Amino acid sequence: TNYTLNNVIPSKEWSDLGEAKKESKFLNRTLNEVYEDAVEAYLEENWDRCIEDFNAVSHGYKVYKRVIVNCRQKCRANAAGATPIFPENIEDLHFYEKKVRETLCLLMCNQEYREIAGPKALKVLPREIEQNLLNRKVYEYLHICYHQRERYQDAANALFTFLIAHPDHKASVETLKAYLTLPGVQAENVVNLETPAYISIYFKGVSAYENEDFAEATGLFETSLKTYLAAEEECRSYCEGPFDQGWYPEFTSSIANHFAYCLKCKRICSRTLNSINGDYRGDILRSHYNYLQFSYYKLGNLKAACAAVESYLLFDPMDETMLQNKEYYSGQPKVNGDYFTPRQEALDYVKRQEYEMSLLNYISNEFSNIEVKLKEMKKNRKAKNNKDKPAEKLHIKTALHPPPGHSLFSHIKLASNLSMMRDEYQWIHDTEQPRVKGDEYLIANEAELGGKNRYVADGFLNSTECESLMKFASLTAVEGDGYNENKSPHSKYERFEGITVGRTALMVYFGQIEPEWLELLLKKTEQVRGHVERYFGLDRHLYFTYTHLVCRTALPDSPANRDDLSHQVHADNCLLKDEDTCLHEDPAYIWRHYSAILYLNNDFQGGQFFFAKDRTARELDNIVSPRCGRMVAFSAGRENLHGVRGVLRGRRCALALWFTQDERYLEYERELAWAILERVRRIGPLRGENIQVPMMYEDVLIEYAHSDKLLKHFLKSSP
Ligand SMILES: O=C(O)CCC(=O)C(=O)O
Ligand SMILES: [Fe+2]
Repeated sequence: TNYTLNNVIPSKEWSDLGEAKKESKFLNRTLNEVYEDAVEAYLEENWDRCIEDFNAVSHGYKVYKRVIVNCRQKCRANAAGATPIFPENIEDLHFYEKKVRETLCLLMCNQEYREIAGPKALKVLPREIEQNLLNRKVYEYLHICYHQRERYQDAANALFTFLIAHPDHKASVETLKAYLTLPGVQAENVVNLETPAYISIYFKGVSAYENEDFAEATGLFETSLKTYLAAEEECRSYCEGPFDQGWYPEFTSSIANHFAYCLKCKRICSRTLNSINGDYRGDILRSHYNYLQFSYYKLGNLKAACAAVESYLLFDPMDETMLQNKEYYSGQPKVNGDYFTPRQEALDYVKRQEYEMSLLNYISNEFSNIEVKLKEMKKNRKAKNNKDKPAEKLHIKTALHPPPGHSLFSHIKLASNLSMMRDEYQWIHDTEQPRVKGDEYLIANEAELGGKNRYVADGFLNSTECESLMKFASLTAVEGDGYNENKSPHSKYERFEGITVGRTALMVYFGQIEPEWLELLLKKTEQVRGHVERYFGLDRHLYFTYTHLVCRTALPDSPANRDDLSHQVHADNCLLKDEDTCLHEDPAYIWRHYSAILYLNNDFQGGQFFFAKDRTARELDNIVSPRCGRMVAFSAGRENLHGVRGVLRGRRCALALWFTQDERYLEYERELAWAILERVRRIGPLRGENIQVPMMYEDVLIEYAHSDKLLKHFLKSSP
């Protein structure tokens, strides 16, 4: 059969390429760069360039996909036709040989394309951008830009196209309604700009059929069928893209993972193709055979009619009408039994579909079973050994990870169950829920704590948030970070690890961690800041000056009866010299006016925070036991001497927050972090380079803040 293979690049695409090259709209920029420029144009309110660039993105993406798909299909066909080096297929070597041949071919094919389109063409799209393209985010921008230029019909089309992928987007539905009332907009002219190509042929076929022009109808339905199948093949080939395994798998796992990932993506292809203006119509493919059987019958081609009936029955073997048709045709004198042979393409299609669905089911079931077992083993191991490493878990997750960019189909459940992924990402959604304001409650005031300008309150974090932040700390914290690389700055019996906002932001920027962590960190600490500002009734704004997530872990061989402190008695903004003097001079952080510590856990021994009367800590005002969501806040001077008792066992994590009323000392890293978050949300992290965040990362951060135009933009516009 040749319906699966389409091994020449359609001349239309090549000519598009030629045109595009002439206009050089995007070929001297990578698609990624065009996207970034388009977003920039949008932000700069340059509507014409926004329209031009987003259209270039949309067109460029189609060409990009088409070329990739054509290379893959061509190379597969070549490899399939090649005579194996060795005739006997030992240990599946024929399979691997084919893959090697295909790889060689792909290298050439992609290079040939670059010769035509320029060296920047075919540069792999960053996942986030690809996701935005698949999610039709382009149209979300486009409709606004069209609207600004008063091109209302175009705006309505773009928005409609966006809405098809986001049917629940209420605000857009309202906007579209409003667009329909604008001058020159006609509801019946609103079109989905991403309609699959076969659909118009199919509907022409339907009208020909209804007009009883059966010759015309058979031609159209045959073409539509071919177009449909070719489109599905293209979509499937495109699924065989790169895949970030996120870990270093063994050979076999790596293949199985990537395969499962592609398979899942491929199963979604028919869904996309069967969606007409947002309505899913799963019967379109088979309906071709229904129209065809009757049309062929009318044309007197009984053999073709019977083959179409049999093909239809492959999709739905119990369909009564079709079974009746079969009976009717069987009774015809000229029909013989072997007329009822399904068409090859239908047979191939259905067989493959069945196999793939069963395989996916198998994968899903087996991986959930194994997940349960692994969890149990892990629990047992955890009981023995308190350290947890998420490594094994990851690869199971990866196998069932949804393909990037297919979130628009999230409402469609595949036969497989996706519950494990949901567990894993639950926390992200939890934190999106706006918390009821003011549900923190005071548990100790000045009087109860025996001193001025101090208080303790609970409820800043719920247990999910604490777990998230703990997990975040264990994934990212660096020994000595924030302490000038001193790993045990306070106690030789403990290991100190820290992470700062700047490092977190850089990791998000480089795509090493999910932006949700950073968002959680920024939002929760901001909530604390606001609380402190209000509680102390400050009339000047309280700025962050430094944020530090610190974990103190008892070393295994530390003596049980140690009596040193985890953190010496000190004041936060001056140097405690003797009983009465606290020097406001370097290296003290004299600009720190207030401090707050937000605790994340209590599953450790020791580690109480205390307010002391003097530096000997013989006499304490009071102690505060850390626990998830509890915060202690105080003014940062001599009036609030404090320290931390030794952590005897386990790991104690807390977010230390320092505030200033002097704007000059505000935490610049935090401003940058918000900008990075916005940037990553819009166009994804910086990709391509594999940059490690260095120990002294500050210069790197500043460098990017200067060189990344979009970051600069968001930095300017941040509140
Ligand atoms: O972690 C704590 O409870 C307090 C830490 C502290 O006082 C500091 O880092 O300055
Ligand atoms: Fe302190």
